[in-house]
Amino acid sequence: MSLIRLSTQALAYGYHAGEPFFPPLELCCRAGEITAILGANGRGKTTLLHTLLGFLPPLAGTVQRNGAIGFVPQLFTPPFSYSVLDMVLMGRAGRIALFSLPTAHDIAAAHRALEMLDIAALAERDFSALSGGQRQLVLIARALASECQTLILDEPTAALDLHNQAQVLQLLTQLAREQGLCILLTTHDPSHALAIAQRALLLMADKQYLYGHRDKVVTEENLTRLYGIPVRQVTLEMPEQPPYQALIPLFTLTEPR
Ligand SMILES: Nc1ncnc2c1ncn2[C@@H]1O[C@H](COP(=O)(O)OP(=O)(O)OP(=O)(O)O)[C@@H](O)[C@H]1O
Repeated sequence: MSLIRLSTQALAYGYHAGEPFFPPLELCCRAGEITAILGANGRGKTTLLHTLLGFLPPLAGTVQRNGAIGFVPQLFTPPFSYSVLDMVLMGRAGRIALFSLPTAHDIAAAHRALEMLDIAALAERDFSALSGGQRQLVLIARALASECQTLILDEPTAALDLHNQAQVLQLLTQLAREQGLCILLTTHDPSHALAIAQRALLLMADKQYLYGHRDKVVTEENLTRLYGIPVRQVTLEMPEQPPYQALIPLFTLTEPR
């Protein structure tokens, strides 16, 4: 059994004491494993990530962290203007001594992270002048530059085009498989959870949650309950590739009058 990087014991979280979002939550995330967190808007996914990261105190219970954690937040615009390279170097902050400049090793790590995301050409650009998708890739590079053992990402593919979504999903799979990273991500795309995660957490209505192996949890029935619209699973056969499992929402639109 591989190393436990992040776990919770009877965790209650939320903003107001006495009103936890969910009943005591027991999570166990191991090295080399990807966990996907799904739930409707406002159900508490970001709040959970902030509690796991230690930004918010638990209302009850505990979070055990083992090793350095890198975090990719939802998109934000920094108050000052920074180059992309400087933004990525911020991921090294924990490794640079106070009042010291980044070393050649830090700068090389930042460039490596930019190359992993295929955005080396953006290094000298102003971060605030980038598109939303480009900024999202830079924030992922910043987390990777920290050389963390656990990576927590809040909707990492939300602003990305299809090519970059595939690239980021592929990269996360490689980081888990080849470097043993423990990865947790939130997503609104259940197909992404099926494609890359081993475990899934569904934050349901009525303060219930479902947690376990993705094949048991990310099902048509559970997603239909979760989102309140019918969701169907289809298997797509592709030449020389393993079959691809997609989860399709069935939107029924009423005719305009
Ligand atoms: N600082 C805060 N103080 C009090 N309540 C908050 C605060 N931040 C968020 N909330 C509330 O907590 C609930 C959960 O918010 P959260 O951002 O965790 O949801 P989410 O599942 O990540 O949503 P989304 O999918 O829309 O990103 C929401 O009702 C939100 O209004």
